[in-house]
Amino acid sequence: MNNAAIEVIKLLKTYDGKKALAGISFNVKEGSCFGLLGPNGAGKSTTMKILSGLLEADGGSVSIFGREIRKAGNAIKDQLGYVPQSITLYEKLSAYDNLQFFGEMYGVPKSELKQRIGEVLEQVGLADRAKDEVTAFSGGMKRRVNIAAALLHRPKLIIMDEPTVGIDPQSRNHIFEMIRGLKKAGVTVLYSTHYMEEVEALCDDLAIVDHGQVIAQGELNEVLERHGTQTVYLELHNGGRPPALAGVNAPIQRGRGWTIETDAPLDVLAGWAQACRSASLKVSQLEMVRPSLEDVFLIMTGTTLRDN
Ligand SMILES: Nc1ncnc2c1ncn2[C@@H]1O[C@H](COP(=O)(O)OP(=O)(O)OP(=O)(O)O)[C@@H](O)[C@H]1O
Repeated sequence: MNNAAIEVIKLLKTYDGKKALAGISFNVKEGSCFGLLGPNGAGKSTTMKILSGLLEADGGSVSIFGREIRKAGNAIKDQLGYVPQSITLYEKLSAYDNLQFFGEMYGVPKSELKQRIGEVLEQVGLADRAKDEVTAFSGGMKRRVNIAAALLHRPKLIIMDEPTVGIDPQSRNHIFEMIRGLKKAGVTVLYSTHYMEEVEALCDDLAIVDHGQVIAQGELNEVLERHGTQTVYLELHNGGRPPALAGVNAPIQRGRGWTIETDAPLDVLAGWAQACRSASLKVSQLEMVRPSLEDVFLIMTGTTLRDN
């Protein structure tokens, strides 16, 4: 399970003299869900298009299942499903007929196609809408048909470019469930998003991309530990200022409570508990707070993910 499904080395791409990719490198383990997290314009789509063979890189290399994509050609394309950011469906055709068209395009044998369409519609939660024209579908349902199209030929790797942008929560949940199902079946998923909660909910590993470069990567908790700051949060019943602790950072007010940034959160937690008990202060909340990817992004770039 731990072989590399994707190996990206120092990928470069320039559009009209403007650098979109400035040496992106990352590895994706087979059977894992890998998140490419970054703000708009970071280079996620460009990377995914190069991996899918739709765009040629100016430099660097990409290997998928151990084969350099420029040399492997169609042998790799058969193992790969790509879900673009923009929805590409025939509005006047039913979901079933759209999938029939895509299935033929992907070369799914005619004898299997009907059954396969039924299976992928089931996978994306639209089996009961097979005969309905796509024009009547919500944005989220259209997106799910697009995902179904990319699954028809049973790819071992699926590349999804921001599949949840602008869709309803129900479709988002269906997509999440579907991804979890794919992972269980051993399919590798590369998933791009600018929502850190999605990476936290779905991905085993991630790379944070900014200005065409990977600025942090690894397993989620590892990235949070390596680049994020641990904090301890304390809120007193009377909303007052908590006792100061010797040898640690001064508390900073956050909403109704106070936080201390520290490398030794358990010591601060114990110290605050002891100090409050000694001073007979009533505690409403006292806890360690895990750093978030938002914090990591802020520390690494000086800007927030959401401002973009
Ligand atoms: N076809 C193109 N022609 C010129 N510039 C482009 C083209 N496609 C992308 N770019 C530029 O390349 C950079 C990276 O864009 P890319 O779409 O890969 O980023 P992204 O992280 O996927 O962002 P988004 O979330 O907005 O899709 C941006 O500065 C973008 O404006």
